[in-house]
Amino acid sequence: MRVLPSSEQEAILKSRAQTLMIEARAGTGKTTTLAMLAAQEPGVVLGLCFSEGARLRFYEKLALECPGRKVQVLTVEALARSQLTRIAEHGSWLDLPQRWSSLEQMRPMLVAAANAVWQRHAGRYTEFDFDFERSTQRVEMMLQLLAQMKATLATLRFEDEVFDDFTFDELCSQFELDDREIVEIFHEFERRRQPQAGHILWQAPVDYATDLVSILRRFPEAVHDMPQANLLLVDEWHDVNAAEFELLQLFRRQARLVVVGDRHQVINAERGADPRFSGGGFELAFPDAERLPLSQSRRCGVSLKKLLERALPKCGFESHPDTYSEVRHAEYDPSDPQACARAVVARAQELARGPDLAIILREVDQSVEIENALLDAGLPYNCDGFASYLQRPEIMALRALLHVACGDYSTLKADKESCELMVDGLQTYFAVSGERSDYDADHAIYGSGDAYKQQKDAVVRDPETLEFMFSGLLCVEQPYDTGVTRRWKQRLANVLEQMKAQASSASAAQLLQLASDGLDLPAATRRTFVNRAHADSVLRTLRAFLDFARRQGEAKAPAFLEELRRRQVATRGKSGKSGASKALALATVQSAKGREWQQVLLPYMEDGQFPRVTRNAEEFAEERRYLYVAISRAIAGLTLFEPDAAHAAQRSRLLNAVN
Ligand SMILES: Nc1ncnc2c1ncn2[C@@H]1O[C@H](COP(=O)(O)OP(=O)(O)OP(=O)(O)O)[C@@H](O)[C@H]1O
Repeated sequence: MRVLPSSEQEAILKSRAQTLMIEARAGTGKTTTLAMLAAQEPGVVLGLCFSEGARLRFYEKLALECPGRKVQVLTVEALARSQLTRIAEHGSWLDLPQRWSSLEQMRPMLVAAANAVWQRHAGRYTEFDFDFERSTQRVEMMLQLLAQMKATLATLRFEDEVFDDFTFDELCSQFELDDREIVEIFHEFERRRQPQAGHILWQAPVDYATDLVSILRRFPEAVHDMPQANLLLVDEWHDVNAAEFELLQLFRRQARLVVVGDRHQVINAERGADPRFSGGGFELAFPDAERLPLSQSRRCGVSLKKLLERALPKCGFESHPDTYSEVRHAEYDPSDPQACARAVVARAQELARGPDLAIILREVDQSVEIENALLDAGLPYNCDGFASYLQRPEIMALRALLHVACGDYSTLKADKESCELMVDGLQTYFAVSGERSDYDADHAIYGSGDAYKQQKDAVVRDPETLEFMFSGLLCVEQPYDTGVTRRWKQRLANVLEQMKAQASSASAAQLLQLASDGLDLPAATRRTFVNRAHADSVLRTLRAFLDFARRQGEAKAPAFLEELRRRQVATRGKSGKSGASKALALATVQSAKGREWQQVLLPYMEDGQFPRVTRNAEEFAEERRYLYVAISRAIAGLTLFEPDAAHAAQRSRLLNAVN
C-alpha cells in the first residue's frame, strides 16, 4: 500500500541537491522514502545497500511504493564482484581470480604466509610467536584485523613501490600494533594473493570492494566499463566502510546520490563500518551536500520509545502521536533450560498472529530450544536468514557420526538435501588437512573432476558412502600430515570405533556424549570456526542439542535419527489455503534489521544471552545497539522474556543497568 509522504518526506522529495544525506532514526521511513524517490525519478535508478537482508527489504518497499517500475538493487559487495568480473572479461586490467566464500578458506594461506615470514626471520632475534597452526584464536584475530585493514584500504599500501620501514611503522601505529611482524605477515599474504598488479590469484568477499578500488585508482578509464545510473540510492548508510565509500565516489560519476542511515543501528563494526562517513568524512568528500532529517518513527508508539531510551539513552527517538504500542514483560525460571521457550510459545499461541509475529533471537543458538518448543506445539515457523538448527554443519556432522555408528541410513534415503548438508558438515567440522587440493589429488576413486561435488553425489546416491567418508578419507593419514593432524585422525577413528561398539546398547544421547568428550568438541569447534563469537554460538547450539538428546531418554540412535528427521520435515514452511504462509518468523537481530512486525517476542533477556559475553565498553555499547534494533522492529506490541523475581540478578543489564 502506498503511503502519503509526511512533511519531512516531502522536503526530501522536493530537494534537488546533487548529494543528499538523510539522517534518521529507526522506523522513520528511511527505506520507504528511498522507494518514493525511485518512483519520481524518470532516469535509471540503482539501489545499493550493504547486506542481503537490506537488499530484499529495499525490493519489498519498491514493490509497494513504485509497483511496475524496474529498479535494480544490489549490495555493494555484489556490485563490486560483478564489476570485477566484467572488467576481467572485457579489459586487460585483471585476470579473473578464484573466488572464495569464507574466512575458513583463508586460514591455510595465512598460516603459510606466517611460515614464510618466520623463515625470513630465521637467525634474527624476535619474540614474536609465528606458530599460528595451533592457535585458532590468533588466526581469528589476524583475519579480523586483515579484514579491517582491507575495509580501511590500508592493504593497498602494500602495492606501493616503496614499501619501506617507515610505512611498516605507520601501519603499526594506525592499527595500534606492537608487533611489526603482523604487518609483515599481511604483506606476505597479500603478495601471495596478488603476485603482480592486476594478477590476483584469489579473492574473498572482503576483497571485492578493495580490489575494485585498487584497479580504478590505477586504471581510472576502467570505470567506463561500469554502468552509469542517474540516481544512486544508498540504504543503511551507517554500515558503509572506507573501501565502499571510496568505491561509491569513483563509481558515481554524474549520478545524483542520496544516502540514508541511523548511526544507532551500527551492528556491523567488524566489517569496518565507520561513523566518520556519516559525519566529517562525508562533508569533506561532498562539501555541497544537503542534510535533511527523518526524526519521527512511523512504527513505534510512546511505550516503545521509553524502552528504547532505557536501552540506549540519548538516542533521540521520537514516536508518532498516531501510533500506539504495548510493552509486556513475561517471566521464566532460567534454571530450567526449556522454561523461556515454553513461555515464548505460550505467548505466541495467545497472539496467534502467524506472519505478523516474529520471535527475534540475539543469536541463532537460541533457536534450538525455541524451535523444539514450536515443533512440539505444532506452531509453524520460518527461520528467517539462518538455517534451522537441524541443518547446521555442527549438527549435521553429529548426525552423520550417529548414522555411521549404528549403520542405519534409512532416514537419509531420497533426502538429497540432508545428504549434501551432511557432507558439508563433515568437511567443515572433521576434515583437518586444510587444503582440499590434497584431497582432490589423493582420492582418485572419485576421478579427476570436482571431488567434493562427486562426494556429495555419491552420498546422495547411496547414503552408506558416509561410512567411506570416515574410513577412506577423514581418518586416513597422509604423508604430508603434521603430527597434530595425525593425532586428530587417530582420535576420530578411535571415537568412531567406540561408538560403533556401543551403538546397540547405548542411547543416542550417550553416543553423542561419547563423541563430544572423545573429540573434545569445544576444541574442535574453536579450531573450525575462526570467528570467536561464531564458535561460541556453535558451542551453545551443541550444548542445547545434547540436552535435547538427553531428554529423549533411552532412545537408541536409529529412533533418535528418525525423530530428527520428523522434526526436519515439520519445519518446512507450509502455506495456507490462500497460498499465504501462516508461519511466524523466527529471526535474529541481524536478519530482522530494517524489518517490522505487528508483534515481536524477545526471549532470553538475561546476562550472557543478551548481552552476550562482553569484554569491554565497546562490546557493551554494541549490545545496546543490537537491543535498539531488536526493540524497534515492533509495531503494536513487544513482549520481553526475563528471569523471574527469584533470579532477578540474572536479568539483562541492558535494560536494568544504571545508565
Ligand atoms: N508517510 C508515511 N505515512 C505512514 N506510514 C509511513 C510513512 N512512511 C513510512 N511509513 C511506515 O513506517 C514504517 C517504517 O518505514 P520504513 O521501514 O521505511 O522505515 P525505516 O526507517 O527504513 O526502518 P528501519 O529503521 O527499520 O530501517 C513502515 O510501516 C512504513 O510503511
